[in-house]
Amino acid sequence: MGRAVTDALTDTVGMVAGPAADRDGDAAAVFAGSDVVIDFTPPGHTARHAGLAAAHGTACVVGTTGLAAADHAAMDAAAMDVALVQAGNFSLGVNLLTAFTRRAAAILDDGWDIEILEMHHRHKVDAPSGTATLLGEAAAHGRGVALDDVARRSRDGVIGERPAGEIGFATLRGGSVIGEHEVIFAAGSERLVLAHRAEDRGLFARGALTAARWAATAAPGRYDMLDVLGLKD
Ligand SMILES: NC(=O)C1=CN([C@@H]2O[C@H](COP(=O)(O)OP(=O)(O)OC[C@H]3O[C@@H](n4cnc5c(N)ncnc54)[C@H](OP(=O)(O)O)[C@@H]3O)[C@@H](O)[C@H]2O)C=CC1
Ligand SMILES: O=C(O)C1=N[C@H](C(=O)O)C[C@H](O)C1
Repeated sequence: MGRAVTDALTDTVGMVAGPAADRDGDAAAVFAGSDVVIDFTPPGHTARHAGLAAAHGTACVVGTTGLAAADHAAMDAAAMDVALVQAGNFSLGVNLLTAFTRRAAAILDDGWDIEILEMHHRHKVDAPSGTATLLGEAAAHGRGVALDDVARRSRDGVIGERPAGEIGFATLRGGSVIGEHEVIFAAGSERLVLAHRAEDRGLFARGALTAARWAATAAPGRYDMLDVLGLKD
C-alpha cells in the first residue's frame, strides 16, 4: 500500500516519493514534519503512531487492519487532540455497501441468517479482514446488537446447529486476490447477496488521499470514511 499511495500522489499532484524512512528512528520525525500522515503499516504499530500523531499535533489516516482494543483506545485518545480517520476500507463502493448492509439487516429479521465471506491474497496476515469486520459491525448495528455478542469468526468440527441471530465470518486466502467481500442474507426460501470486488489496489490509495485532504482541515475527532464521503446518517 505504501507504493500504491506514492503512485497515487505522483498521479494526482506530481509528487515524487523520497527515500523510505528509517521506520523506528524516523517515525517521530515523519509525524513532526507532516500536516497529515497516512499509515498502512502492518498490525502492531498503530497505538504508537496514534501517540505520535497526538504529541506532534499531526492529523492521521489509519488504513491498518487487524487492530486490537488497545489500538482503538490509543486512537480514541489521540482524537482528543487531532483529526484521525480510521477505515478498514477506503473505497466508495465498500462504504456504500456498509450502508446497504446496515439497512438490509434492519429490515430483515433473524429468520435471515447473516454470513460474511471474504477472500484476499496469500500475503494478508490478519483475519477476518478489516472490511469484513466493518460489514459485520454494520449488520450488527442494523440489528441493534453488539457484533462481539453475535459474531462467529470460525467454525470447525461438530459445532451444532447455527443459532438464530449469529453473524458468521468465512475467510479465504489465495493467490493475488485484491479484496472480495460478500454479505449473504439467507432465509428459508431465498437468499440476498450483496457483494463488492476490488480490482486495483490504487483504489484504496486514492481513497486514503481523499481522507488525508479532508483530515488536514477537520477539527480534532475520531472519524471514518463515511464522514469523509459525507455518507453519515
Ligand atoms: N484500509 C484499506 O483500505 C486497506 C488496508 N490495508 C491494510 O494495510 C496494511 C498494510 O497492508 P500491505 O501494504 O498489503 O502490507 P505489506 O506487508 O505489503 O506492507 C507493509 C509495509 O509496512 C512496512 N513496515 C513494517 N513495519 C513498519 C513500521 N514500523 N514503520 C513503517 N513501515 C513499516 C513494511 O516494510 P518491510 O516490508 O520492509 O517490512 C512494508 O513495506 C494491512 O493491515 C492491510 O490490511 C490494505 C489495503 C487497503
Ligand atoms: O490486506 C489487504 O490487501 C486489504 N486489506 C483491507 C481489509 O482488511 O479489509 C482492505 C482491502 O480489502 C485489502
